[in-house]
Amino acid sequence: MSYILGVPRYANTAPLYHFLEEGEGLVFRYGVPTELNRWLLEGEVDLSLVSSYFYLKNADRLRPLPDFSVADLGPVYSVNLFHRKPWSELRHIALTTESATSVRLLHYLLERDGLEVRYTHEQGGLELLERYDGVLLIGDRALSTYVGLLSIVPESVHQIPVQPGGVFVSDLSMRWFTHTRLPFVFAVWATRSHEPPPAEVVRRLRVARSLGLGNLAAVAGTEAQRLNVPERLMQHYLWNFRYHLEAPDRLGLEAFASAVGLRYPNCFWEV
Ligand SMILES: C=C(O[C@@H]1C=C(C(=O)O)C=C[C@H]1O)C(=O)O
Repeated sequence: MSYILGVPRYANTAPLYHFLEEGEGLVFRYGVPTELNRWLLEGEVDLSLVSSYFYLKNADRLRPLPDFSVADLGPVYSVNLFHRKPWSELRHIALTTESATSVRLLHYLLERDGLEVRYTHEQGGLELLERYDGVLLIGDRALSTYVGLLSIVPESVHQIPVQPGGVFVSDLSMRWFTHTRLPFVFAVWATRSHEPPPAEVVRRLRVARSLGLGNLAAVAGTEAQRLNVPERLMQHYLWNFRYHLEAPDRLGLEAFASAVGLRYPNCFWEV
């Protein structure tokens, strides 16, 4: 019987999967985070990336690997609210259907600022700004949309315009950082809590991650071509991530649990 790994189709997880091969008992099932979340609970996949918020909400049924995350400290560049009105004037926002974590993070950040906002789940891109004050996008689509607004790729991140193409880009992870000074964990890897991950599968995942991070230029080259974004920008995007769920990331995850009123279990597989 094969062991089924839930695999997202985002550039930000490519360093983890680029060098991972199917076979020898391992098969991949591809999906966006909201699909992977559901499949893991329903038993359609055995070990998967899950949105951190989904994990926290289902912590009695899921248990994460101790050292895998999609996290960052400060800007992430691909979890963006695009808006034309200033942040304080936002009233109606269109939400991506792909994400659990960033949707909850956005609610939290707006509530914290005392804003009452209506939300509608709707697929699309910047064209939604004709009908909404803001549109929340994540992953490849958020990154491509952001890059599409830049007329040049600046030499320094400090030269990125605040309002490229007349559109505000609010990076939710940066907002979280400004407020907490902590990393933000978007995703972890988990299994159902009564089904420990096979050590050999975890070993293969770790080897693949070492190869991916050790050969980041190659991974970035492939992803840059796939998404048609400049290679230099893709490299910066990828090396900015924190993939090991280290102590600061766990503090960030704990702070997020507390911010959204959930218990932080602090319980990981020993593998
Ligand atoms: C940072 C990102 O991380 C992703 C965001 C997720 C979420 O918001 O639920 C889930 C998985 C991550 O791969 C992104 O896609 O931009």
